[in-house]
Amino acid sequence: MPNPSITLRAVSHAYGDRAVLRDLSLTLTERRVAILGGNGSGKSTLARMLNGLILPSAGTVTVDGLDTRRDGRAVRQRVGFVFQNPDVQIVYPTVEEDVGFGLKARKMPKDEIARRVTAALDRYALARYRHQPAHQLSGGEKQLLAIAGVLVLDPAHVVFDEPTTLLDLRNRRTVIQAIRDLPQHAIVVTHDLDMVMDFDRVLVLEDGRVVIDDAPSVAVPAYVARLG
Ligand SMILES: Nc1ncnc2c1ncn2[C@@H]1O[C@H](COP(=O)(O)OP(=O)(O)OP(=O)(O)O)[C@@H](O)[C@H]1O
Repeated sequence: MPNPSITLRAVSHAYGDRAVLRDLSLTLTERRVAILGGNGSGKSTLARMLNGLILPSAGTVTVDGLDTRRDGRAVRQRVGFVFQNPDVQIVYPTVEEDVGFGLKARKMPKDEIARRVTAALDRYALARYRHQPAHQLSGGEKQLLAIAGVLVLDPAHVVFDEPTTLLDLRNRRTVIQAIRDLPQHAIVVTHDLDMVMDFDRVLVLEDGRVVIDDAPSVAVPAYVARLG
């Protein structure tokens, strides 16, 4: 299998007459890619395009050769998406059911589901909440649950939209470590500059354009300098 890659060709996007992404052409193959930028610069729109949640107004997005417009279902199986707000991701009453539902939908045998759910809950320190209502978890625990629910499906790519925003220091550290340890290709939208310092590539968006595309040691100081 070739290296995982997500390619944007001449991608633009507008909401009504508001242009939000402007003519982006990118090939994302590095293991850890960060997307930085000010509020409203287009980061979430770009992130949602990578798994076909949003289709571009113009241009194409392909994931390992699959077009998000033509092959949306296959793309969504390849690209996991962790939302900024875990409440939109947590849909089942108990922690166990929530992590297991995607596996169930794939008609995986029950014992295999139980094995994977146990491993995911252990990994994110959620095992003690297994039979508890998901809505009773704290904000940080919910974020970890949302991540567990995506990673248990073992996607080839994972897109994170501001994964540490709601977390306290300890959970932030857990999530950062979890992203570091992922075997998958990860693309992370964030305002957390410390987190991205060991990433392989940093893109900075400004008004829907990529204005910096470099290693973090170059890109982060350049971004800070741009902020004035
Ligand atoms: N569904 C929508 N309909 C209309 N406008 C939208 C929609 N979603 C986003 N926008 C607008 O598009 C612009 C880019 O939004 P986007 O969420 O991609 O930015 P962002 O860089 O992720 O911002 P933030 O850091 O604040 O989350 C913003 O001006 C936003 O108001």
